[in-house]
Amino acid sequence: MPSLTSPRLANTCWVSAWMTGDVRGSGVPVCIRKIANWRWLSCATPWRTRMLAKASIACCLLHADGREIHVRDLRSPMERHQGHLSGLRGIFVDITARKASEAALEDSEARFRGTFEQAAMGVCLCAVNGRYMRVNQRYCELTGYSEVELLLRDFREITHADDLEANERLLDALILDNTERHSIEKRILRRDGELIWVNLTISLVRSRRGSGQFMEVIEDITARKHAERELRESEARMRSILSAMREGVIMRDAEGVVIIANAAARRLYGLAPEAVFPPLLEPEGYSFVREDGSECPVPELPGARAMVEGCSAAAVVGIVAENGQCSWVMARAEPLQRDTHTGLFPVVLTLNDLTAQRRAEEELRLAATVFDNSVEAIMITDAGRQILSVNKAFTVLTGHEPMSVSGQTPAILSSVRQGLNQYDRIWREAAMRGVWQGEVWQRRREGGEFPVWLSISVVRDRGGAIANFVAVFSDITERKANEARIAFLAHHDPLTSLPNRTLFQDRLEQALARCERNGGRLALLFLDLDRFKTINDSLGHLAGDRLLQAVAERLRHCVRDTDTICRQGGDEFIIVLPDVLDSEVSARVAEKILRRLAEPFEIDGNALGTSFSIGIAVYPNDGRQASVLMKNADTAMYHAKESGRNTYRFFTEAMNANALERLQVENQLRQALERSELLLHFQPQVELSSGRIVGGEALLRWQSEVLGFVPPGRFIPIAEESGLIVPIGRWVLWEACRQAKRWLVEGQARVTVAVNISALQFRREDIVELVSQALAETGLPPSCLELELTESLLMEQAEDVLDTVQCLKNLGVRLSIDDFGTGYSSLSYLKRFAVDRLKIDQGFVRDMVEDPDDAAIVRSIIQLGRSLKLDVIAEGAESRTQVDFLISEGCREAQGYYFCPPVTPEVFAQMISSSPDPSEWQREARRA
Ligand SMILES: Nc1nc2c(ncn2[C@@H]2O[C@@H]3COP(=O)(O)O[C@H]4[C@@H](O)[C@H](n5cnc6c(=O)[nH]c(N)nc65)O[C@@H]4COP(=O)(O)O[C@H]3[C@H]2O)c(=O)[nH]1
Repeated sequence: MPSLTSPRLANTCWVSAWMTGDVRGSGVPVCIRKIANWRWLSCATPWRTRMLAKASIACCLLHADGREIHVRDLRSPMERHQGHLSGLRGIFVDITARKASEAALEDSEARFRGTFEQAAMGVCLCAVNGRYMRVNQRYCELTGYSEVELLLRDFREITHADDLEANERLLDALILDNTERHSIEKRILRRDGELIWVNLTISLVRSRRGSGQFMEVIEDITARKHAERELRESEARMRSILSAMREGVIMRDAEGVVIIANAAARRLYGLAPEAVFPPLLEPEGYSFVREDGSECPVPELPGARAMVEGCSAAAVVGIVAENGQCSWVMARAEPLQRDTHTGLFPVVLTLNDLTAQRRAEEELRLAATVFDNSVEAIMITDAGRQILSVNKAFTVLTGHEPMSVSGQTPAILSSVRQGLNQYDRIWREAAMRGVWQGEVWQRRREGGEFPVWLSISVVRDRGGAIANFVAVFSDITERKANEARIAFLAHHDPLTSLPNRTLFQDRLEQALARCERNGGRLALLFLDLDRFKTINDSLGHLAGDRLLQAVAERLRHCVRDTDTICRQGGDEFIIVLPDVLDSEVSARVAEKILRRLAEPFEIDGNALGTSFSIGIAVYPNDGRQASVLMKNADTAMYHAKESGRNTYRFFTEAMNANALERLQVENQLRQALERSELLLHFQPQVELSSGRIVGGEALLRWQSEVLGFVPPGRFIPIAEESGLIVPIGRWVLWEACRQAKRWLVEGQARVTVAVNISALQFRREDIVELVSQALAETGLPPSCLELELTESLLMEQAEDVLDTVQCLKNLGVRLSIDDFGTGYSSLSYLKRFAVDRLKIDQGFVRDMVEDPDDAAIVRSIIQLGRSLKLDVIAEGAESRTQVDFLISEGCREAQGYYFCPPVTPEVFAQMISSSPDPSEWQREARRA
């Protein structure tokens, strides 16, 4: 038994083999001897206790191989007898591995504690509910709280309210995503109230039992945050400065790419403030121009030069956008630090907007050009009206050279007509009102005055005081003359210079108003020149115009100055006689006019005799209004015409009835063709030597359903006036051709049918086409048709009349001149027309036996026909005496009541079948 004081083991029965270190785990018994070498290295339990009590002692053994082995000695005393210990029984349990891991844990714990405590960053462990469980020193320093204070709080209490939500989200993400760690930047409210920014990294820590904690590591980033904020603020400041700058600023990197372009630069490039600035050196859609307007290649631009050459560059450049808008800038480029990689220089480019300046320069240049080249005279004075400068037109208009007027006042231009005072008043008025415009008379240097249109404008300085006067004027002599002429023409007839309708109407209204007020009387005379058309047509329009002028002149001498004469148009004149006491006065004036105008007019060497028809209407008896009086005077004039011309008629109510009747005739005539109310009669034309019927004149008859038989003298003039003569004349031509053809077919003797062609029909219709169609469709030989044209129509002297007549002649028809002797035939024209026959007007035939003048005319016409080798026929032969006269004068043909009046086609047919025995058909005719 070993001594109890000595911790030596005398023998030990149970030593597990693995404890010996010889054969580990083999279960082979080991040598006892070796165990004797075991010694206690450490034992926490006092020896005696260990010896006497049943104990479990952890102790360390030194292994034979030198290793230390930790064992748990589970021993119990062995009692041999009556309470005497016989020994100790022990079991060693090897706990070396456990001890090692405990030591490692302790080390790790110590290391963690060391790290935890000495970490440069604030570290804490929090329970999942956010309560602090452990905090390190740095954490306390950063938060300003002691460890104890923190352990009583949770992290939310020191987190800035605005960051709490983000912090919570971070935690949720950590737990839900099972990710290792997350970071945010947040603000911590320190104990002393100061806010600090920290970068928080948070990670989940799970214990073996599964309960969770999280560890927060915070790093103070306040300084960085402040720096960042300052940077941001500084950038914002720079941006505001850039955008507030009126100059465009562009920064390009060493490759020419734009990295900064302020709003002004965008504007100069014609871009919206928010638009993307073209990044490249050669932006698409832009071109650049030099000051002289020539194109500037990009490499020559200051920015490009500074970028390549590394030196400052500047130039005036026009930036032309795609839409043609051009911004003129002074571009200055400054190179920055050379880029070692590209070898080029980043550049800061400032663009000074010169557009307005250039425009102002342009405008100044333009103004100077306008000033110099203006056709209007310009004079600029100072506030005291001393002339500073004048332009070329001023010199041309006034004769004053710039040098001679400089320092003078505009008074040098004041005219005698205007007077200095008035001139001075104009300038004072301009000064007062800021502007003056009007007509003034000015004096030329060498004398002589002329009217100008003067505009004076005042130019004020910034303080509102008058700085200059600008006077612009132009010579309006011509304009005034034109205006006067226009004003005259607006109210007068250009041909006769008599008042025109407008002025006349005005004067008539005034005169009527006066009569209305004073109870006076007024006469309105409507004058129409008889046969003016004939004169016009035969002698030409120029002669007609001269006649009208001469008539106007005579009329002026027939009335008083207070009377108004007006040319109504054509050959119509109206005269207002205000204040006529009775009808006699107007009758006397009318007679005087007729007398004076009856005297021949000397026009182009011709003595022209003419006459007037005058209608008179009197206020208030014949109407109180101008329009009524005019209408009634016109009606009266028609009656004067119908009464044989060269006379005057007062208006009567009966005339109105007549006018109404005319209207009725016209209305009925419009329907006459449709209703087949028209028919033709034929009047025989007789060969005087044999009594044989050689032709017949087709004469229109109208048997109206409503009006009964209407004589041609009544309806033909109305048909002419209304234009109805055109369709009616067409019908006559066809009907005459049809009838003549029928006679031929019936085997009657061949006669010529004469058809009257009205002047209107001749002008309006294609008469050649119409006649050839009528001949072609009826089958009448052209030689059987004679067209009677009036003398006045043929004497129009128009080439186209000649052409038409020639074409008709070419068709093979015969042509005769009706009413020959009433117009103004020209012999040379007669020859050119190559007509076949002249018809002596019945007006001459009627009185030729008694009136030597008419006899002379008839004789002349017969002789003329003989000389021109034209047939001559006398119309309106009513008596044997007349026929004998005609025969004695050598007239070969005649027509008239003496032989036969116009008869129906049937009677005419019988007559020609019995011709040449005149007595036979004369009887026939009488019977008919
Ligand atoms: N006092 C008198 N008169 C005689 C005598 N012999 C014939 N007359 C008339 O004299 C007129 C001759 O025709 P006009 O001079 O061409 O005058 C014609 C002609 O200008 C026109 N006229 C008649 N028919 C037509 C026609 O179909 N077309 C055109 N455009 N005018 C026509 O109407 C006018 C009048 O025709 P009418 O009344 O048929 O009158 C006819 C005829 O009846 C006579 O011995 N003494």
